[in-house]
Amino acid sequence: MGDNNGLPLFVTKSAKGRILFQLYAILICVGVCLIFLYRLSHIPRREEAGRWAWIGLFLSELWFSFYWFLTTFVRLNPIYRYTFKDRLSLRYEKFFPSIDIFVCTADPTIEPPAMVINTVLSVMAYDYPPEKLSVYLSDDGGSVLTFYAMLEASRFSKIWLPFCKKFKVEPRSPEAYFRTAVEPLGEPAMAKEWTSVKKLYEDMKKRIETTTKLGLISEEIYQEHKGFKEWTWLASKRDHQTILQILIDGRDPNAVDIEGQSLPTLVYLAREKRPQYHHNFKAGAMNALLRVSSKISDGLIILNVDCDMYSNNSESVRDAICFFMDEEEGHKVGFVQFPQTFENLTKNDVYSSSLNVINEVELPGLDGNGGPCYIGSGCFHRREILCGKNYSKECKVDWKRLTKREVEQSISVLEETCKVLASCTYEENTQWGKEMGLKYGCPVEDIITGLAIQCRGWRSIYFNPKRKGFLGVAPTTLLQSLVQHKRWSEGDFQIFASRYSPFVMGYKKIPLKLQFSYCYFLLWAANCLATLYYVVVPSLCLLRGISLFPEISNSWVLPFAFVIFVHRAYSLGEFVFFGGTLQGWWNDQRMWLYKRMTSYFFGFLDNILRLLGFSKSAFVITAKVADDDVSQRYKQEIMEFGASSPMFTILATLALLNAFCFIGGLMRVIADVENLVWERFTLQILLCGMLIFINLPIYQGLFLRKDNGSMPTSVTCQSIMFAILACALSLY
Ligand SMILES: O=c1ccn([C@@H]2O[C@H](COP(=O)(O)OP(=O)(O)O[C@H]3O[C@H](CO)[C@@H](O)[C@H](O)[C@H]3O)[C@@H](O)[C@H]2O)c(=O)[nH]1
Ligand SMILES: [Mn+2]
Repeated sequence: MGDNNGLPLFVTKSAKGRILFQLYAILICVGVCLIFLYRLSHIPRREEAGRWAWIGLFLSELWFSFYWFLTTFVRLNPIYRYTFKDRLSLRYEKFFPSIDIFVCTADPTIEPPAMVINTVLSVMAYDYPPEKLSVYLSDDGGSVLTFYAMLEASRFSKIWLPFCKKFKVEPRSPEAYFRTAVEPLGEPAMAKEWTSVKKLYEDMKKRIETTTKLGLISEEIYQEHKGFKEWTWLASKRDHQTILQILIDGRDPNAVDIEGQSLPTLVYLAREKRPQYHHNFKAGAMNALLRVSSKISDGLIILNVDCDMYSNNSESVRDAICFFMDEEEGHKVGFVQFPQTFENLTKNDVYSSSLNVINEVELPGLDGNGGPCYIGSGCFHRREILCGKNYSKECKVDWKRLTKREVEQSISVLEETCKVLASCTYEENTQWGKEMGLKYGCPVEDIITGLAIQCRGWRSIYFNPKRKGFLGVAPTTLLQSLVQHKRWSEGDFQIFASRYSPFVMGYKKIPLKLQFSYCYFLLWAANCLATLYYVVVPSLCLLRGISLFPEISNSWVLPFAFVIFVHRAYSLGEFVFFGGTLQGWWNDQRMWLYKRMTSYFFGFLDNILRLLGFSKSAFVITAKVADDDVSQRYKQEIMEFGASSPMFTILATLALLNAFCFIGGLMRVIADVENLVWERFTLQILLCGMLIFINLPIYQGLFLRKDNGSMPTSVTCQSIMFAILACALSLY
């Protein structure tokens, strides 16, 4: 059996230690039931103070328990995948499917062209037959600077690709590689080549950065490519014709690198934009790419990456097609999702951007429950499935028989004929954005599209290799991080509250356990109410002298203490087990709280406003660059405020409110120390104290710091006022 026929191309393994987890879950369940029992049997009577506060607290706890149930559900059966690329290569090397890679960018100022082309070069350099690889850049910024950078990249690729193969370069983003690689000293000839390529890269980068800084193209460069003419009439980034330029035509026998090997096709596309037409953000860009690419290379498999997510592993394409080409399971697979990982994380991850727990526990959990969601960047799809095909048993593909449709037209003809496919009017009265391509109208186009694909019967796969497939740029300020989570939680909740909800669209189409698992993400936003309640009301009640928890000497304290302690210990264990630090966990707890108090709250509010017809969802693009002093503080893990935003006002107000309540509450129990009043308030004091402890960076930002990243004065004044007002009202 020379080609191992019959052996699978991937295996699936279950997580270990599931019994322990189940034991933990049962214990928490018992604890929670006891807490409920206490709440129900101790409701203050009608004439007693704090009856409503008590009931509210009980409702919050009910919500937390329900949500905890979802998180537990997600964790019940995590699975892990492993591929066999050697078997794949033996069996199918000559029959590999063609792949189209879509890179999306939208704004040359916050997504610098030099970064974008690094991503483009990294995916051009995949360890895959170049004639089967096509790379498309969608530029929603319609920027001549990005186009210029692409032109530079197309030239540099002729040196970079052979260099990668020769030196087995990893990662294949030149910037990332040269940042860390050490010069090979072995052979002088090799060392010389290495240094010269590095120099060529740096020169190119300098040219791109100078041009970007300048903001325009010199006459000299302008003459170098016909594509620049497109910008002669360009009115603005929101109002222009389609620009389509095939920079490298993979079919052209002359399109070869310096070693004479063929190159992947490289295409630049800025779809048409007109003010009177909605462009539907990334989903619109992806759909335009889907149509245009179908005429140019028509790859069977599509990989999408964000412009900041370079390929960190040159074998990812091979990994992904192991799933699609597997004889037993492959025909069921609709998409293969890689985790989103980031290269710019700091040791203790102040903004909790690593997504480690999501990547290592929750997504494998979803995979075990029926398939991970589509989370955007780093996902491989089969083209026809992305375009709306339903699953049926007959979908088996014979990869060895597939013949590739040859495109005959010349570049100039293709460029002209494809333009209409990216025009504003093309989608009118079609199924694009509904049944075809990525869905419109939702800030998380990825989640909703992936769910629809699963509901059409396709399986999805989560693949998290040791050497990460993609590395991107995580937000570097608190506000960016909160805004990003607002978009996510808002979009997720929008899906939950629509007819695309897993319980409606997924009813009988995806397993019930997957419907519940989806809700874990889709209900992020809904956590805001219970959390805000828990942050505000027990503290105000402490100030006012209303006790909401059992006395410390009462045995009803035990279930509370048990649940809090075991639950947090588990969370800490999980966090540290997957590579986090203790301080990182503490930061994660803080971000957990802040997201719930602001991002989720605004995401929730915006959903209600949208349902009432007052607002439309938007897509705020995350910046991938920051000023020097901001980056400096990020590296030192100092929390960045610096801007005035309602989100900060909420955070600061609640931090101050807790500080005031803590002081007021302490004074109350000290005044009454001989009556043992403190016993009745111990848990509330502890809760309030914890909140103060976790909010320390906010007090620093408000009162102690003098740098540009401290809290703006306007936020400080407002929050002091609001906090005093709230305390006064509660005492009144
Ligand atoms: O009108 C737009 C807006 C955005 N983008 C691109 O979309 C990508 C994602 O935008 P980013 O601001 O980086 O958002 P993130 O929150 O980091 O993105 C995550 O979440 C998005 C959904 O909210 C998914 O689309 C992404 O794939 C996923 O990585 C970037 O490449 C953008 O250039 C466009 O092409 N057109
Ligand atoms: Mn991003």
